Amino acid sequence: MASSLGLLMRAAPALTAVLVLLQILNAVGQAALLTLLGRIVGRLVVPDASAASLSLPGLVSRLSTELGVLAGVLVLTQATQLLQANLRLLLTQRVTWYTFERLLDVAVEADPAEFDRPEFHNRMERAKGASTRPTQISNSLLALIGSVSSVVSLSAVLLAVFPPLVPLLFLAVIPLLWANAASSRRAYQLTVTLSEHEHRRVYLRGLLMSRRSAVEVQAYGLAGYLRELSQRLFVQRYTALKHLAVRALPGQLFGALAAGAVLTAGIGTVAALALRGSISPAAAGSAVFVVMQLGGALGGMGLTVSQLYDSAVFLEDYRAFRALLPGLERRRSALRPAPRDFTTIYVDNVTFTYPAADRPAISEVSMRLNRGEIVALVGENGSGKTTLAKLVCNLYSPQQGCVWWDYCDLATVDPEEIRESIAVLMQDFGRYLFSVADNIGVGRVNQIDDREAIMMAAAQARADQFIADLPQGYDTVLGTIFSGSTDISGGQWQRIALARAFFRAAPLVVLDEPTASLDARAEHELYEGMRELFVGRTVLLITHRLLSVRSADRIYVLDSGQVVEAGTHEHLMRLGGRYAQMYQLQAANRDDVLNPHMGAESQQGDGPLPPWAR
Ligand SMILES: Nc1ncnc2c1ncn2[C@@H]1O[C@H](COP(=O)(O)OP(=O)(O)OP(=O)(O)O)[C@@H](O)[C@H]1O
Repeated sequence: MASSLGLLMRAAPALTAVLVLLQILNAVGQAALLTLLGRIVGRLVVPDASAASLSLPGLVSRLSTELGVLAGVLVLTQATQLLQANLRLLLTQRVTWYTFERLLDVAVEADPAEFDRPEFHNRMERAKGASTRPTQISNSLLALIGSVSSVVSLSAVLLAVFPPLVPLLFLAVIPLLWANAASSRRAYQLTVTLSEHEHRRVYLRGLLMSRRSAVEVQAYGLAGYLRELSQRLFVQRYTALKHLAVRALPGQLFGALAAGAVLTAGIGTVAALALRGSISPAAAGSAVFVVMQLGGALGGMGLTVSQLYDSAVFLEDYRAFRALLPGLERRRSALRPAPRDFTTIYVDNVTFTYPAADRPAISEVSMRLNRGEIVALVGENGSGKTTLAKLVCNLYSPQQGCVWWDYCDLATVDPEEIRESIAVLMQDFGRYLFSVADNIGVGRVNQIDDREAIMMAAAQARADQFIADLPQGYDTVLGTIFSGSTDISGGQWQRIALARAFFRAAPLVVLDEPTASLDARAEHELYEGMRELFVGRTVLLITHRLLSVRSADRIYVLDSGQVVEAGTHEHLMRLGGRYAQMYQLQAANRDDVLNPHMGAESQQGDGPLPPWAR
């Protein structure tokens, strides 16, 4: 309750205070209503001989004071309820907005490596996925405050009518509340246990329902398989919840029986006392009515407490996620301003292990990049090229060794500042569903409106021609989700991403497989023109196309996270090691492509050529 109220107070203090006040007012109004009705009934049950001679308006005027106050209280309670309904909508929006912003505070400050930590990732997914939680928290908390206020004000009314019933009633609901609290605690435990399981289910739902995976799911006929996996998770969850409900049932039944028995006994006592003439029939009627209302309010308390328990998982994730922020901010405030440029970048004996891995992805690697050079990283899949590039960009921090920009150790500077001086084109580059111009402009957001520079970057990436053919040119919104948008091919997306890297105009450019989706001509043009295109900048190039890196100033060959060879193409070829083997393999493949007669001969040997090949 305290953390829920704290959250609401921080998100919208004035609105929360007004709503709490309205809840209390409403509860007091209802108690006043019951008291007034009791009074009116009291007046009615007292025999009055003179009443027979009065007209209807005359009779009503006798009750004018009570009726006037009754009308006032009715209007007041109705008005507070209406006002509450509207203000509640605003409050839930404010709380949702506030929690979302606070989660973003952490998400944008967190190191990219944090996203590789399953615990961080799961927590964030749960926290952000719970978009309905803030609504549930504010509604159940306000309902709880309403129930508590009703219990207090109705108890006060009952105390005035028939005091002994008050403690009896509280006694009656204790078993019910206890049973509810116990089952809510178990439900909370279950939600914690099932959270990873839920995450998996959401992931499967995404696979089945997202555009990105639709083609492959259809092509491989995966829908049935994925649905079965998802159903299995549903069944597991359903079974766990069923067990929980069955386990909770005896306690809840016992609680309800005890409450019912005590209530009946209380009402019976009141009736007996009324029959004996110890209390007036009007007081007895009021007492019975208040008892019923009080029973409902106490039951409502139990229910809202369960709902709050339900939200506790979200609050716990939210709190734990937020708790990361001071550490991140402290770390950043202790850092020095980053250099804007460099003469040499030196990777000094660096080792890095991913949070979820048990062995290093990069192990004791040293590397040098001078200003204006093109340096290539080559090696087999998984040899550590991308990881090393991310360390150079300060996207990850090494556990051992340093990355120096001249005399500045990157561990001591603000990572956000250093990234200002780096342009990256990663393998999984961003495809923003924005306009073409904005897709390039996000490369340097503070210049996103500089259309001339954007067009120049597009021309450098050879993207200008196909952009000119798009329906609205640079203003065409990309993708298929938003109305009026147009999708482009994989290679065209890659050219846009390349244009973004040009637009950033940073001294260090990291290109991770920049031509993976480009056609042969575009690839050739990029590699041939690279030195000219990136003149004065340093390019760290990751590629499997060894024929394209011959002109690099230095080539580092990685294997299992270690640099096994380094030097110019000529040096590495003379060495006759791994690079030379890989290069010769690729060169031989290219010769096969350039001299296809070899393939034709072998086909002829196997039998006659099909008609289309003759
Ligand atoms: N987020 C991660 N968590 C744990 N291990 C990872 C993660 N990303 C990569 N790895 C592991 O680190 C090693 C190096 O991966 P990296 O992506 O740097 O290789 P690469 O040389 O760029 O591969 P490729 O040529 O396939 O792109 C691999 O063994 C990989 O399995």
